[in-house]
Amino acid sequence: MEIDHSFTVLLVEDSMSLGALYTEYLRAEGAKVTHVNHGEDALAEMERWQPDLLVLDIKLPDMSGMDILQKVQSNYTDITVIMITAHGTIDLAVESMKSGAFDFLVKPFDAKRLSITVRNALKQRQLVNLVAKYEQSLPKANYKGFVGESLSMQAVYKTIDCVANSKASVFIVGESGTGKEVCAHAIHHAGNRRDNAFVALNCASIPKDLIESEIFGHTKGAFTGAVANRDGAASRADGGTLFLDEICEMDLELQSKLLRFIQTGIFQKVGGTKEERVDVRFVSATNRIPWEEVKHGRFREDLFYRLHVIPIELPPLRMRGKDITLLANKLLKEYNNEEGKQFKSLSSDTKKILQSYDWPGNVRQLQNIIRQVVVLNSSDIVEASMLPPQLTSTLSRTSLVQPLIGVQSTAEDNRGLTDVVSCLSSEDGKEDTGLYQTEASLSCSGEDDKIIPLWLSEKHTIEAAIKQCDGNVPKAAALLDISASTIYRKRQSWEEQQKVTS
Ligand SMILES: Nc1ncnc2c1ncn2[C@@H]1O[C@H](COP(=O)(O)OP(=O)(O)OP(=O)(O)O)[C@@H](O)[C@H]1O
Repeated sequence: MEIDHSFTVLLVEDSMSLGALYTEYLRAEGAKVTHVNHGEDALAEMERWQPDLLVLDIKLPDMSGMDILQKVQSNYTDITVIMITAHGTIDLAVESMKSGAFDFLVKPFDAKRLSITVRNALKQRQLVNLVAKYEQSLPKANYKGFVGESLSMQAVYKTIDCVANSKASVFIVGESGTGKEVCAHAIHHAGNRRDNAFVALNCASIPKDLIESEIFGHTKGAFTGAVANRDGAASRADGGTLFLDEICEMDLELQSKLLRFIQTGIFQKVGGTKEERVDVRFVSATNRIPWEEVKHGRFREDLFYRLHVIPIELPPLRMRGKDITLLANKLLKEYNNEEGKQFKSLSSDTKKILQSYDWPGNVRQLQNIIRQVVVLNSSDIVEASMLPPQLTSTLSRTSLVQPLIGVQSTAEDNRGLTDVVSCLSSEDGKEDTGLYQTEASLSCSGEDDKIIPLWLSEKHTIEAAIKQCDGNVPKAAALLDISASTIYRKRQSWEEQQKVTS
């Protein structure tokens, strides 16, 4: 391997004569050398620039070389350190190597000895850089909360890396459960705003009349219940990131106020008169097709263009190939530990089924299924027979079967939902576990021979679940393994369907 002959050295040696001698040796090797004779001076130099090599005497007039080594190890990990020691301090030099120094030179040493050590250090640096470069070019299987090495996910990671330090607004689209929130977090944590707040606001789950105050805050007495001044998400996200999840669910009137805020960075609290200015980076997400929402007048076009500067599309899980088994294995390990089970792997049949299923609920649905398998079974291999019927039946591949149990469900919830699905069937004719609603159960109301439209049967299922959850839509959504906004959207389309059919 060719040694790079233009390298920089910071030499810390208190003896002026030895310093001059070593400088000469190092220059002969092609180094650009800066010589200082105090520890404080060395630290000041490194605040301004970082040398490739630090050649450091262990004994200095103002501090120990070991203290400097420690600082370099925690603050300047790219600098390679060579210690200089006298005979009496060899033990200390050995200790320094344990603390991360590359090598040590025992005084007195000649030009040849220094040359060998410096060349070795440079070779090692080159190798480390080469490995880092190679690693960067490899597909990443884990990236800031994401698991997945498919090409489509690599493209997502690359975009996140590129946009992280910019202030440009990012618009994330993708089906429910594809990881839009993970993506928003990744953008924040990969960028230079990471030390400030990441504030997430779900525009679908906050009641319409509260959302303005949630974003902008309110003053005392602004409305009934506003007992004190309160900062909103905009103030809390100052210097950081404001994540507007389910942005297409936002009320049109509020959309125009948001537009003004995005354009100027200025807003007023609800009930307030004072203008406040903040520096916020916007990341928005939706599982709708935003342009369709614009076309139908539900999402302001001007707001769309403000927010949709850098689009990121999260691919559905079914399009991510081997990522499905990668994720399933990772989840199996995690839930295994949490539940104290002994599962070690997935059988090859299980892998095939997981790979070929549609995953309408994407990663969230995969999480639920693996959790169920782990909770309900005890073995070392996940066999295909342990998978819920929706994955193994042909009918289910058309997504007619909706899981009715979610990870967050409690025993209480399950009892209620079992009532909803009181006539369950299973493919093999054995008694059903009561956890899933199959297509057959949709005709439980004594209409066995009557085929009803799919949207209507779906409506019945969703409405029954909401009823069982005492009208709590987010809770019903969690148990149905869909997002609350999906329910709101479906309600809108049922109204339209009913208008058409009445
Ligand atoms: N690639 C991934 N690797 C690991 N975990 C993931 C991945 N994608 C999503 N998840 C996990 O799946 C769950 C759902 O992800 P997330 O909430 O980000 O999805 P979403 O697209 O925002 O869903 P929704 O539209 O319903 O709000 C979370 O627990 C998240 O941690």
